[in-house]
Amino acid sequence: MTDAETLAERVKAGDLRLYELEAHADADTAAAARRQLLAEEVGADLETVGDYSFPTDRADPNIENMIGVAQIPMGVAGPLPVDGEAAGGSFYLPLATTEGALVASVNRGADAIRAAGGANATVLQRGMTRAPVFETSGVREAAAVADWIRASRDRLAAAAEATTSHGELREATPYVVGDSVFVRFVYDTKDAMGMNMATIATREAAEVIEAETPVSLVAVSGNLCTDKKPAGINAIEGRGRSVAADAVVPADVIEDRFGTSPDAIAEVNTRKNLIGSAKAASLGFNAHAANVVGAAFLALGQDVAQVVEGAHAITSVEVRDAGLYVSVTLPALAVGTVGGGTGLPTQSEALELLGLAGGGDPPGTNGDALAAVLAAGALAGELSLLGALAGRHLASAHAEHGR
Ligand SMILES: CC(C)(COP(=O)([O-])OP(=O)([O-])OC[C@H]1O[C@@H](n2cnc3c(N)ncnc32)[C@H](O)[C@@H]1OP(=O)([O-])[O-])[C@@H](O)C(=O)NCCC(=O)NCCSC(=O)C[C@@](C)(O)CC(=O)[O-]
Ligand SMILES: NC(=O)C1=CN([C@@H]2O[C@H](COP(=O)(O)OP(=O)(O)OC[C@H]3O[C@@H](n4cnc5c(N)ncnc54)[C@H](OP(=O)(O)O)[C@@H]3O)[C@@H](O)[C@H]2O)C=CC1
Repeated sequence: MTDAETLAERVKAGDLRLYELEAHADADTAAAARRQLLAEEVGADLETVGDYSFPTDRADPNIENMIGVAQIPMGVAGPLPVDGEAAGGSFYLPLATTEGALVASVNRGADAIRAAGGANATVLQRGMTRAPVFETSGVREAAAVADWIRASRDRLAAAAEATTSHGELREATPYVVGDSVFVRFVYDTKDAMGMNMATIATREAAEVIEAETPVSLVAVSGNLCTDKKPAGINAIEGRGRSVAADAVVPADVIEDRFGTSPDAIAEVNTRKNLIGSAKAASLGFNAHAANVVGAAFLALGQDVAQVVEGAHAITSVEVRDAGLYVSVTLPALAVGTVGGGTGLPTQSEALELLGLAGGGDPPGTNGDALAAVLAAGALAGELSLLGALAGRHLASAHAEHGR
């Protein structure tokens, strides 16, 4: 084993690549060597980046060229009472963010939801997607291959499911565009977000398609999945978990907590979230679902790039006799309680805070519960921001809390 200084020297001399250091030293020394090298080369002080509390090799599956950690402040909003098949109870929602006023806002929304007797939350469907693209000789061959795929679902499922003890193929839907055939594979990935699982399973199914038909695979991901890009197909068909939450908040609670009326909030929702979003051709008809999804994803070890599809949410509001009805529906929330970043130390502690670390019994139930809690959190965020806009205190709130 080599010390950090020697490793840094060997990289400088061109004897080792920056990413090869773990083969010559433990993970801690390798990270220290990279910091030393960077400090010398660019003069950056990385002392805080290198000051963290968990064994460096815990992050092995999650990062390459590790130099340390990015620390993001984490707060909690709650307790947030949630009632649903997947999640029942009162939750403190961990949120990691650098946006002042965000946690206060979700906390205020949770407070109003508590006063209203809680939120309902329900998981509408589970289905992580991967859509390879194949090349054919032309439209007639493409149409014939699409027919073959429709007729061969069981063979494709057998190939795909041979790669996983948890994943189950739900659908394999072909789409033809000119001489390209896309197949949107949809899997129940249980408690895993499932993108690695779905990709590995799809590669096997794609090999069957290539072996049995004249097509050739161009790419295992053909963007009809659609992962980490804004896409109507996710907003309409769903991806990961499709989940919805709602609550009816009495008028006196609206007035007390937000200093405004149900009518004023309903008008903001119509003109902002519906008309404004339509005019902007937005895929998100909500105020800031991405704020809660993003901050919760960071805290809980989710893949933050999937905040893109997590933001495809619709918020609806209606004034009823009992008070203000508010709902938020997130069609494409990619969440998991195993795999990915969920096993990292702070992330698994944050999942423990929700009582949702690891696999559920039966598998899939923890992932569903996480989706339900996040939907209720998004509801709290929507309610509070709509209240701030209707009560005209958004700017003053951020002047006070956010800078
Ligand atoms: C900031 C507040 C909450 C003040 O809210 P307030 O009503 O002025 O203050 P308050 O002192 O009366 O507190 C009310 C409640 O807020 C919570 N609260 C209050 N302070 C704290 C705190 N320090 N820490 C934790 N919780 C706090 C707490 O629940 C408290 O109840 P209490 O417990 O006192 O009975 C409110 O003005 C607010 O929510 N404003 C909206 C801010 C917001 O939602 N920002 C989101 C980010 S904006 C953005 O990123 C997206 C955007 C806006 O661009 C999207 C778009 O286009 O719309
Ligand atoms: N490959 C890609 O194209 C992409 C990858 N990613 C990354 O993929 C990672 C997430 O992939 P993901 O597949 O979720 O995670 P992992 O690759 O970490 O795999 C999780 C594995 O956990 C096992 N497992 C154990 N218990 C359970 C349970 N209760 N429910 C479900 N699975 C269980 C499964 O094994 P088994 O299958 O053997 O049953 C599953 O495959 C993230 O790091 C993300 O950033 C993101 C986007 C694209």
